[in-house]
Amino acid sequence: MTSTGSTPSHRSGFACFVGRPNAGKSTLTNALVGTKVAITSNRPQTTRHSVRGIVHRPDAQLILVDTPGLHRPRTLLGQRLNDVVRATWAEVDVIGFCLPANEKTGPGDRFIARELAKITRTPKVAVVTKTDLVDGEALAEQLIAVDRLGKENGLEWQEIVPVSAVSGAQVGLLADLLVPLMPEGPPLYPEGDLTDEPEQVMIAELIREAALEGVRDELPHSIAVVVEEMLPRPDRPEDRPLLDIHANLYIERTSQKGIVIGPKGQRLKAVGTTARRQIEALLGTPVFLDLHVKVAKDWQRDPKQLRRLGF
Ligand SMILES: Nc1nc2c(ncn2[C@@H]2O[C@H](COP(=O)(O)OP(=O)(O)OP(=O)(O)O)[C@@H](O)[C@H]2O)c(=O)[nH]1
Repeated sequence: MTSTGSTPSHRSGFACFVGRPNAGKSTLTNALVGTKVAITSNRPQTTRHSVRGIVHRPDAQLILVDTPGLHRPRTLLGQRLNDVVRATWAEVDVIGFCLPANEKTGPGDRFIARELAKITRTPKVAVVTKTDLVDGEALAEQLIAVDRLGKENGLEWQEIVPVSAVSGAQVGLLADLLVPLMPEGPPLYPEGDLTDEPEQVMIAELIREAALEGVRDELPHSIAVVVEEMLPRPDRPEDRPLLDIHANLYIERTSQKGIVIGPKGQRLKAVGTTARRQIEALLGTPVFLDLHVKVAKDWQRDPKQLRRLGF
């Protein structure tokens, strides 16, 4: 479809953000969309599923695909995640490479840059994130370093854009720069849709985020959550509904149970409360959350278990 004369054209397409763990991809997705859809946390690699945020504008619809971080695969799960990332890169209309303004570019960035350089057809935009954490001089240095990172790894940046998802600085400008890279076409999603991620997956992610939040480095990637059942509680008055959610929290080893559950079950209780509040905010309805901890031995290495857990 091409626009003719003075008829303004509409564009729609897909963008994804890549970058090291903690680079600020999820937070940026949320800032662009304007509500909490992707799961953020100050722990690396919390984003497992491709959560999409949708930016609705009069002139465009930008569909943001939030991928897991690319990393050196050590387990089957690691390999699967990397496959998901590469498949996403080849499909989208633009890739935003997020680089925190407050961290020097390093081997992790060069690894991603070299992988990105292999995806020749998709335009790449460098997004220097978290600019609120540095002064002007440090930011200027980082912009030069990012320019160099591209040149040294055979990557041509379409743009280099500094943003702060926290202060909101330049987030609108980033959207303005991404839109012209989308193909012309009608909106792909109904207005008002923020994400097409199934509710159950988002709920599982909220529970996993809460479960990871308290524990130190004991369990970084050893927790998976599956929502088994979501049912409105029967016999409730219409003005006081309650949604029963049953979810299983899987760990790899019996020895991890104590960490997740905590003394006298206090940790699990706190995790449940935190997750329940977030789920209630997401769904807009009171929730009763029933959480069970189960051992799925070495689930990261077992293809059958991985499939059951949704990977
Ligand atoms: N000050 C500041 N902090 C930010 C900004 N963007 C993200 N952060 C913080 O940086 C941390 C990581 O942000 P995320 O958005 O979860 O990073 P991510 O790249 O999605 O991380 P993974 O899911 O691990 O790949 C969080 O603690 C955020 O609050 C920003 O613009 N300014």
